[in-house]
Amino acid sequence: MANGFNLEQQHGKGRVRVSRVWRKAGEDGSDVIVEWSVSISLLSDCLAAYTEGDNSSIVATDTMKNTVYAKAKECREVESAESFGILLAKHFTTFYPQVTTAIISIVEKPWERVVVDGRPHVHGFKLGSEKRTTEVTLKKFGALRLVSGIQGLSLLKTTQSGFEGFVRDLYTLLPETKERMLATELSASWRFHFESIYSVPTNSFFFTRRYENVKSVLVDTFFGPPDSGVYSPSVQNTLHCMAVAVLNRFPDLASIQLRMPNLHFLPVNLSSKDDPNLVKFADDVYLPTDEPHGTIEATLSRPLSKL
Ligand SMILES: O=c1[nH]c(=O)c2[nH]c(=O)[nH]c2[nH]1
Repeated sequence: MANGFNLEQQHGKGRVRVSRVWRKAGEDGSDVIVEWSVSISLLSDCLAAYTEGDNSSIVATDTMKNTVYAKAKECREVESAESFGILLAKHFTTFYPQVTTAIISIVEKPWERVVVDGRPHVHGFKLGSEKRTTEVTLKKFGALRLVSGIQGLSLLKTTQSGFEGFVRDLYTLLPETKERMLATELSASWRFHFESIYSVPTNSFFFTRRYENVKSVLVDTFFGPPDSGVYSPSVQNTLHCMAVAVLNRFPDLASIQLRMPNLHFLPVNLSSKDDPNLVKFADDVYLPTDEPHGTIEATLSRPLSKL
């Protein structure tokens, strides 16, 4: 209670950019690099800072930023975004008596090893597209919420998509179709069922392998078999199939959230005074758009009793 009001507060540092290189730590003695944007938020007992101007309990956000670099330096072994987030959260919740919860979010840039003359390069990387993410929420005595994810995975198929049977009313102009393009920029986040810091796998490759495997299940389910694909009656149904496939494959995931904007490819038809069929659409020429776009998102969770 402060002045008769309830006050909820947290403070932290956003988007601390850090890159860590581990020399000769990869397979065949190659260098390993990560580039992270780390955001920290601490829930701490520092009410007097807000109500009295008394800063004596404040962990300075500048100190939080410096901690990111100091802990990156201390990591002798290659760390995943998840294991680094946990390590930072552990530090903040154990080192400072007044800190009750630490929330660490990390977005990793997709530096990928280049292949030259058919062989992986020992120190050469190029930037890929989709980003890997994690959010660690750790309470003082080890209660953990761990979410990993992917952002900005662009997927497109040229056929095997339609949209029919939807509500028709005064304002409905969209024709029904069995044949359209389907394009999206997928964001997904999946929550692990580990509920304590003591039950998290210590092998940091666990999270990297899991990221790759979840990504494969999402992509494979979106497209279907390579020769024939799979028909999508709506973004909603495809999204649901993808989420079900991930939870069925990985029993240690409690839930998955998917966002799939529907990036419309509009049929192009042009007519002129002389030629009403100047350009007549035949599933060939499209106007790609991203504004406006459909926004379709859902979270699929396991019933608690099944965990
Ligand atoms: O797959 C789709 N889901 C929708 O909800 C929708 N709405 C729309 O106009 N087109 C589509 N496509």
